[in-house]
Amino acid sequence: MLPTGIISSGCVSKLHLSSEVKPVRFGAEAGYESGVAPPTQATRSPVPPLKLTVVVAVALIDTDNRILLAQRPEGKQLAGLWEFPGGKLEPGERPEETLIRELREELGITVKEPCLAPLTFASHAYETFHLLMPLYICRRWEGFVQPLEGQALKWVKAQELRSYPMPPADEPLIPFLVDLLV
Ligand SMILES: Nc1nc2c([nH]c(=O)n2[C@@H]2O[C@H](COP(=O)(O)OP(=O)(O)OP(=O)(O)O)[C@@H](O)[C@H]2O)c(=O)[nH]1
Repeated sequence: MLPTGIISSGCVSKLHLSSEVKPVRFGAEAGYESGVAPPTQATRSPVPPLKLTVVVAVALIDTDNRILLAQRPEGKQLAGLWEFPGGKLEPGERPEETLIRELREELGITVKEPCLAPLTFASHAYETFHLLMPLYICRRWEGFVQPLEGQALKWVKAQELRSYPMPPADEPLIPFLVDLLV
């Protein structure tokens, strides 16, 4: 659980951490930098690894402590399931930039980076890709939430999340929100 001070103060600048944090690299480069040897023929798995897809998601929380869920539209993979707003990390983007962009495109709201606090993440093997999905929380934004992509939206209490069918990757995230909000 996040310290209450962080939640109740709303938006916390993370800039004071920046001097200690090195840029994160994804992919092969990351291993070489940390001194980990690349896999050899002997250590490499015989099954080719699934492509890693990073999707950044957020639990938007309103003043009644309800969380926003969006329903995946017809015609998409996992259509009809309820998920957290967000989307795929594009090349060159930081996760926070992805979320800010997706929230503007999908919901028409403006979120400032210090208002995004990391909560937990999902790591789930789908059939064709491995999903790595950081989940942020956000209590403060500008504008009104609108379904700009025709998606159904619902504000849901944490203890009611299980009544909404969600993608399998999302189920392990629910207890973190219940701990935080109930
Ligand atoms: N935004 C979001 N995506 C999720 C969640 N859980 C989960 O498994 N995903 C999966 O993450 C993947 C990427 O999300 P996306 O929003 O960019 O996907 P999409 O199908 O619209 O992609 P597209 O832009 O290629 O059409 C999808 O396969 C989606 O099912 C979640 O809570 N939020």
